[in-house]
Amino acid sequence: MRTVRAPATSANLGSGYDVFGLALETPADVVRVERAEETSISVTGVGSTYIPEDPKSNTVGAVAEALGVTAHIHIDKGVRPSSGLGSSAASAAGAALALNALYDLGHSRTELVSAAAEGEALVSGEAHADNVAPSLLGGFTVVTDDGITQVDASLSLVACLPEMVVSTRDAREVVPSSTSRAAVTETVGNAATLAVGMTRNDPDLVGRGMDDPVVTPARAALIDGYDDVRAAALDAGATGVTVSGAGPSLLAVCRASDQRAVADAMLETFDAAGVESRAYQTRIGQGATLYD
Ligand SMILES: Nc1ncnc2c1ncn2[C@@H]1O[C@H](COP(=O)(O)OP(=O)(O)O)[C@@H](O)[C@H]1O
Ligand SMILES: N[C@@H](CCOP(=O)(O)O)C(=O)O
Repeated sequence: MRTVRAPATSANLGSGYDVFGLALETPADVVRVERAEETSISVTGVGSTYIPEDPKSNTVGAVAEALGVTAHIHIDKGVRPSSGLGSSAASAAGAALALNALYDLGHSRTELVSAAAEGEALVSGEAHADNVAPSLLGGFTVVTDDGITQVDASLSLVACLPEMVVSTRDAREVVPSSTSRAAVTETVGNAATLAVGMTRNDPDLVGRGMDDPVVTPARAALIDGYDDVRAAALDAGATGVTVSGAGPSLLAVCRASDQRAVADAMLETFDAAGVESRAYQTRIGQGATLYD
């Protein structure tokens, strides 16, 4: 038996659609695997009633198949599904690392990213790896067709999750399929600024680089109260705020001294819009941990 704690993640960070991602210290899924002749799945924890236990529909089933192994896989969900916090990816990353250890497959964490991304293909239609990469590797990650670059960045964050559901598959449908030259220039400039900021652990540079004129406005329209919550977080000291992944969570970058005020401002503003929410006061964290 092997057990892995796999963290939630926040993908895109505004300017890095399907490319940027970071691991959160909290929350996380815990995935336990045991050898079995056929793959079976059980799920407990946050939102577990909405998660299929059929291996053909659960991200961990796709991961086991991609790795060519069978197992009983138990998932204890800490990351609510359809949250924009890489819930489906946390289970997939955890299963990949746990199965690799259980069967002594000898893959590196980087090699496991593509197997874990098969879980994302199952639920969102595309094997985007911008959640599974940071869940496996930790820190800030840049995923391209040519490989993965990882930075052990350190920043304070608030991830605010409203009581609403946005499916990643649906939110991918609203992303514009073409854009202007000016928008490309702006996005490239912001993405480069953000990446430099990550190498310097600089919340101002990272925050400045989180704006994007194309993907985020289309997704923000799916989140009740988005503009007001973002404005309140910025007023309270956040250096940047954007949609986390495909939403509905919002991710704010801030200084540690402002974290509490930013979290309170986001919660109060969602509340004023009639939306219940919870805020994780967290940091960029490490990748999945193998316990036994
Ligand atoms: N192990 C899993 N954990 C979470 N969601 C899963 C899992 N396996 C399948 N799903 C399905 O994936 C969808 C949630 O994934 P997604 O829309 O990408 O949201 P998130 O941003 O939380 O990852 C839900 O329909 C859920 O039932
Ligand atoms: N790049 C993906 C990220 C989806 O993240 P999730 O946490 O919402 O699953 C996208 O933007 O579609």
